[in-house]
Amino acid sequence: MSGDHGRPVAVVIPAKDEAERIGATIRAAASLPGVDLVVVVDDGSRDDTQSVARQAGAVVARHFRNRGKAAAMQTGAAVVERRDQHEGRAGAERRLLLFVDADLEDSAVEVGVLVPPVAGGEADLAIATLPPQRSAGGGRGFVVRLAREGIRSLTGWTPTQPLSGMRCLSREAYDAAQPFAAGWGVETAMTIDVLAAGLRVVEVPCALHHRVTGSDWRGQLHRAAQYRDVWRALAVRRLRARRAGRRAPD
Ligand SMILES: O=c1ccn([C@@H]2O[C@H](COP(=O)(O)OP(=O)(O)O[C@H]3O[C@H](CO)[C@@H](O)[C@H](O)[C@H]3O)[C@@H](O)[C@H]2O)c(=O)[nH]1
Ligand SMILES: O=C(O)[C@H](O)COP(=O)(O)O
Repeated sequence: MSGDHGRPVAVVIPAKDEAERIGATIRAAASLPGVDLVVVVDDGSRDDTQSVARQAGAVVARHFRNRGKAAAMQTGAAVVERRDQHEGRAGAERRLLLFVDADLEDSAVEVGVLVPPVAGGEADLAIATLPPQRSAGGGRGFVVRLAREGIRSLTGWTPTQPLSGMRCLSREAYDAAQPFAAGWGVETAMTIDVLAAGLRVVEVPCALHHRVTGSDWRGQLHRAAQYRDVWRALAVRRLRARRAGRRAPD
C-alpha cells in the first residue's frame, strides 16, 4: 500500500516503559496514508509495552536489556530492511522510514505531514517541529542550545528544534546517518551526517503533543544524560571534520 505521495512507509517506534501511551500512538500511526508497517522496538521495558504494542497491531522486536533510543531505532530499521528484502522490494518500492516517539498518542496522526517532502524528493530528512506543549517543561534550554549551536557550527544550518525525534528519512539519508550516535545523541548526529553527505533537511511544523520532561531530579538526570550524549556526538563529528580537513562553516 502506498499513499497519495506514492511511497510505502514504515513507522518505527522506539519504546521504553510506554504501555500507557503506545496503543494510541500505534493506532494513529497505522492510520496514516502509505503506512503499511508499524514496528515497535521495546527497549527493555519493565512494563507491558510489548504486549500492548502487539495487541495494537504492531510488529514488535524486543531488547532484553535497555540499550538506549538510538539502538532501538537501529533495530527497528533493520526489521524494516529485512521485510523489504523478503518482499523483494527494491528502489522506490522500499519503504520510507518514519521514526515516531511512543508518547504522542492520538496526536501521532499529525506526523503524516513529514512524508510528502521526502516522498516527493524535496528533502531527504524531514523533521517535525512541535507547538508549545500543554504543560510547561522543566528545562532551561541547555541541551537544546548545545545541539543547535553544534549543528550550526558544523553545517551552517540552524535548526529550531534540534532534538525532535519525529523524522522521515529517505534511504539515502538513513545510509548517510550510519552508524547512529548512541543514546540521546542520535538526532543531533543524524542531522549533521545527512547534511554533510550533501542531502537536504527540512523542518515541518506538526501539531504534536508529548510527555514533557519535568523539573524534578528524574527530569534533571534525564537532561544530564541528553547533554552527555549530544556532547559526545558533537565531539566525534568535530574530530572527523578536522581529520578530513574540513573547516566548520564558522
Ligand atoms: O532508553 C530509552 C529511552 C527512551 N526510549 C524511547 O525514546 C522515545 C523518546 O524518549 P522520551 O523520554 O520521550 O524523550 P524526550 O525527553 O521527550 O526527548 C526529546 O529529546 C530526545 C533527544 O535527546 C529525542 O530523542 C526525543 O525524540 C525528544 O522528544 C520514547 O518513545 C521512549 O519510549 C527508548 O526507546 N529507550
Ligand atoms: O526538556 C527538554 O526540552 C529537554 O529535556 C532538553 O532540556 P533543556 O531544556 O536543558 O534543553
